[in-house]
Amino acid sequence: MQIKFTGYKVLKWLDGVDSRILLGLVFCLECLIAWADYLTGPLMPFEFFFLLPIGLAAFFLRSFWAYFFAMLSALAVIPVLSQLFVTSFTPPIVMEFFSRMIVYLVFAWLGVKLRQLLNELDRLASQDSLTAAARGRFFYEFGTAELARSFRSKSPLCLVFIDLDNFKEVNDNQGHQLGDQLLVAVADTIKANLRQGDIFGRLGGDEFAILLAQTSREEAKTITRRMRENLLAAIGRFETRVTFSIGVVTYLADKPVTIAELVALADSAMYAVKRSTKNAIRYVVA
Ligand SMILES: Nc1nc2c(ncn2[C@@H]2O[C@H](COP(=O)(O)OP(=O)(O)OP(=O)(O)O)[C@@H](O)[C@H]2O)c(=O)[nH]1
Repeated sequence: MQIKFTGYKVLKWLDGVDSRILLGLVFCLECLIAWADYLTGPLMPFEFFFLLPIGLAAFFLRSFWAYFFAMLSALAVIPVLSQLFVTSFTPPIVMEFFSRMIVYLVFAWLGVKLRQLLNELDRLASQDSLTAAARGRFFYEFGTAELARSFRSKSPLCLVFIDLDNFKEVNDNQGHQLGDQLLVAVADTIKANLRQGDIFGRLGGDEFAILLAQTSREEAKTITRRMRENLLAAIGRFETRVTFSIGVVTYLADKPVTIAELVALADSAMYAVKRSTKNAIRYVVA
């Protein structure tokens, strides 16, 4: 368990390293292995070491680089084996080059596929199966990273908390399945209103949260008003009494806060609406 956790942390850490720096490091590693291979001569087997830069490229760089390093690793065999022959293009060297090339390319392809599979598993684990919004824990995780970015760059952000009004009636009167369809329509409408960098999560049965990245209070007002209108229009066909109570907190990036504190503030703003009229938006500042 401990090993798995550490491995996951290393993976996440490497994912966060700038891809140009990582590319440079992988290239240096490749050169180092090729150089050591050349110096130690053809009798010292080095082929397994080349799997390291190929694997790193497949996992943490674009797939192009995995195939690039696979080719480079195969080419590295030529100067090493040339030490045994008068010319570089003798049949044994050409054969060795092609067989290594095939093995390395297959390894690169497997690495790329494995990474895609892990990304897909990550996506499935982080998403709510009904609405495809981020699950609560992941919303907090993604939100924490965005909050840190906001504090560093001193750019404000807003957190929106949306709770459906009278949703229980839909389940009770029209059935759970229709309730599900309504939740999907709500989530799809929210997603259609998101911009690059915004984070959308489902925090409870009929509770959704949106982190509007790099957004001022005034911008949040425009976005949430439009979103509420779109939401009401989207659920019109269900003929229910469902409306939306919405709380919005603006973080001015002037002091450190946690995502849980912002959610709590937006939640209580939403509850203030819920206790009074429902179907409205309340704005507060953190
Ligand atoms: N169809 C469906 N219903 C769900 C799901 N998750 C939670 N619910 C229901 O959502 C309802 C939420 O209850 P409340 O928020 O207390 O009910 P409400 O009628 O919206 O009440 P107010 O928020 O006070 O207006 C409950 O009936 C839950 O059973 C789900 O995934 N699908």
